[in-house]
Amino acid sequence: MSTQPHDTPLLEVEDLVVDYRRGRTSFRALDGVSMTIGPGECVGLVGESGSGKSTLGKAILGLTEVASGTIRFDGGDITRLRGAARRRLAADLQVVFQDPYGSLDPTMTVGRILAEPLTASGTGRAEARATVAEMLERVRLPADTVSRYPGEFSGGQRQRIAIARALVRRPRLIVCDEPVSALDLTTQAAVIDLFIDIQRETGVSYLFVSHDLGVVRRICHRVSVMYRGECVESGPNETVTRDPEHPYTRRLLLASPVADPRRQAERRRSRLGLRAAAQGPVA
Ligand SMILES: Nc1ncnc2c1ncn2[C@@H]1O[C@H](COP(=O)(O)OP(=O)(O)OP(=O)(O)O)[C@@H](O)[C@H]1O
Repeated sequence: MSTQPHDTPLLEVEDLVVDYRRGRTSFRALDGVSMTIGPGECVGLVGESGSGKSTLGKAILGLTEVASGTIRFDGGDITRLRGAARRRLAADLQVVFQDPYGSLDPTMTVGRILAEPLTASGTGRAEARATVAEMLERVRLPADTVSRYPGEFSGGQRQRIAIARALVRRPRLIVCDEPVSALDLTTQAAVIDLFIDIQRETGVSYLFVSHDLGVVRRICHRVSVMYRGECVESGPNETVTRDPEHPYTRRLLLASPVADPRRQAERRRSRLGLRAAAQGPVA
């Protein structure tokens, strides 16, 4: 984890509410969520499945409707930005999804996949080619990757391609929605290192969505914990991932895998303590 830069927020989410329609009723997926991300900062969003992490990411990207609350990017209100204005924002705001298989068109060469966001926004072919080469180098893939197809690459390599695609327009914020969950542990570690290096080299900010507190501990400066549509705890990485206040965060921490046997033993003792406390005093 690198040291945390800080400044005025690049992204500010205030009291955000998102409702989904379910038949005749409506379901509140986000219930008054607030958070900020500074320039060059990585903020982790953790929580169990269904807690609302992806919904927050989608709301920021304009992919889901917001019932109330505000999302500001660089001081401007983007909560309900649509059409051309939203497309212009794509230069600054990008996304990397979980699935490196589904998110790349298998019929296009990697070169075309990476060049498309540039040419579609008016960049000339020569400049697009140079930027694509630069980004492939940035994600540590060989130059001849441009002429190959996504199907020729492993999951980790495909995720590197997806990251390069997110980078070509030199965004200021990337929403990373479970970007390493589909990868095996060794590949996860390499891709997390890559995210850290890219942030150091470019100063880009990340909203890093993950259900895994261990992953978030490695890369994020600050962490917000979601539970049933609410943000129940947020603070510096060290505090939230090692000494959390909220009981739900403590449960999440005990459920995340650890490699260090000493910490594993500590966890076991802590779990037994929690269980004993839950069972009440022994008569
Ligand atoms: N399009 C939708 N229509 C109706 N309900 C939805 C929709 N998308 C998500 N939900 C519901 O909203 C809640 C939050 O979902 P969300 O995907 O944001 O959670 P999550 O924390 O990202 O979970 P996961 O880690 O499984 O992706 C869940 O109860 C989910 O079932």
